[in-house]
Amino acid sequence: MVNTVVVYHSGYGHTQRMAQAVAQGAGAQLLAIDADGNLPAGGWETLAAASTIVFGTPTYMGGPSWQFKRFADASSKAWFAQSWKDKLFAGFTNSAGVQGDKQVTLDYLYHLAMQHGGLWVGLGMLPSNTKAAQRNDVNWMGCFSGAMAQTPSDASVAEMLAGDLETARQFGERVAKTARRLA
Ligand SMILES: Cc1cc2nc3c(=O)[nH]c(=O)nc-3n(C[C@H](O)[C@H](O)[C@H](O)COP(=O)(O)O)c2cc1C
Repeated sequence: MVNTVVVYHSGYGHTQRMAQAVAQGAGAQLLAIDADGNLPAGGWETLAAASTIVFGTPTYMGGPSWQFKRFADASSKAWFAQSWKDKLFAGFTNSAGVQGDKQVTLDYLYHLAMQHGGLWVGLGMLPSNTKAAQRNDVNWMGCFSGAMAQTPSDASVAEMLAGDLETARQFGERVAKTARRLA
């Protein structure tokens, strides 16, 4: 059975909006890591039961937030038992800079999935990189390994760019489609 969970941290709500778009596309359950880096009650059991786990975190100081990293370190309990082995994984991040070192964060999420013996789903979209490209095109960021959003540092959650949110939604659809093919 396909059972997808988007587990994410968001300090100020922007990555949460992205998580919601991914979850909408995937038909997934959202699981928020709190400000102390903890999951809600039953969170670990929810992840254990999932066939697919999508990781989401803002990029802070060139990597995942410490709250996400605390969650990742706590997942070593599942790692010891290899209880997440062969699950499907994917990842997304959001930051203020157009580049902003977001790839470092996605690479970290990929390596976390690999440590757990998982299978990784990339973005699977061509980049919008011609002269005719518009900022609100899907995959304007030109990423391949996961979904990226760029939110100007003074933009509210409501001002997040529609193209990035649509990229996240379509990414969720791809993850769910891949999960169904594997199931
Ligand atoms: C502590 C901190 C570190 C940050 N580091 C980066 C960074 O390395 N690169 C970048 O482009 N933006 C950086 N930002 C900007 C955030 O990634 C951006 O504001 C993002 O939208 C925050 O997402 P959130 O609302 O889900 O927390 C940083 C913000 C904070 C608070």
